[in-house]
Amino acid sequence: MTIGTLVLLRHGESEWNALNLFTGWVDVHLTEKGMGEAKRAGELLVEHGVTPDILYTSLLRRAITTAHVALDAADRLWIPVVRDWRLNERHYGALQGKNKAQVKAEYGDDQFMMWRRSYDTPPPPIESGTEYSQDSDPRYAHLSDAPLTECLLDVVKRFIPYFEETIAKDLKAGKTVLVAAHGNSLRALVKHLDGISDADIAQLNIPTGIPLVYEFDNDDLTPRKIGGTYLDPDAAAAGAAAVAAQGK
Ligand SMILES: O=C(O)[C@@H](CO)OP(=O)(O)O
Repeated sequence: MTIGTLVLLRHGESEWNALNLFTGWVDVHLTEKGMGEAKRAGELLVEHGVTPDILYTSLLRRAITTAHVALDAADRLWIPVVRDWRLNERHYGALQGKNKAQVKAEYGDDQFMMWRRSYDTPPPPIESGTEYSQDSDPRYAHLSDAPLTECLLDVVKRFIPYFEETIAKDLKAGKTVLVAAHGNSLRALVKHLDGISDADIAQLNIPTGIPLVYEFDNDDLTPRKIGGTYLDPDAAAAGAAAVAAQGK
């Protein structure tokens, strides 16, 4: 049996990435640069002969648009699409809309890193009815217990069971699956695939707009290469370093 290929794609640069703001579930647009990254991602898929059979996205326009532009560039816009909130970015609680450098200056490096990269400490919850809360957002109306903040562990708990039920089954059926999502939802998935410890995952940052390809030998979905393969490794290394440096 041939196991399929998994392609992870973090959205291109968003308006709030450019402004250095905590974003989470706030539904911001891509910048022109982000649109260009998305197009380049599609071109990289073509150059490397990667042809997605199905797309999974979050419910957020920065991931949806990135996938749309990339698949258009790859002439694969017609493939089936599944959208689910469980691929969403980590809900950033009361930090949503706040500037990363200002939060770091106000609360100090340790608290900033704890909120940003600790595995199991969420930021304070967002208050209902405030500007960047999602309590009246129709796309989450069906959730009885929508999060008001999340740590990475919360993302693992919502995303990995969903991955096992859906994306993993498509991979075991031999499909090439494109997952268009977010820095922290993809960190949760990479942690699971690569078996990264709760402590070490703090060091992993995912760059915007560069396809990361995982291949598997067996249907236990152990990666053939730990860490997968970025289709533009130099740009990926520079992009990941830039994410790590946010707030400086
Ligand atoms: O603001 C966010 O939602 C995320 C991704 O952009 O930021 P960070 O990398 O700080 O977790």
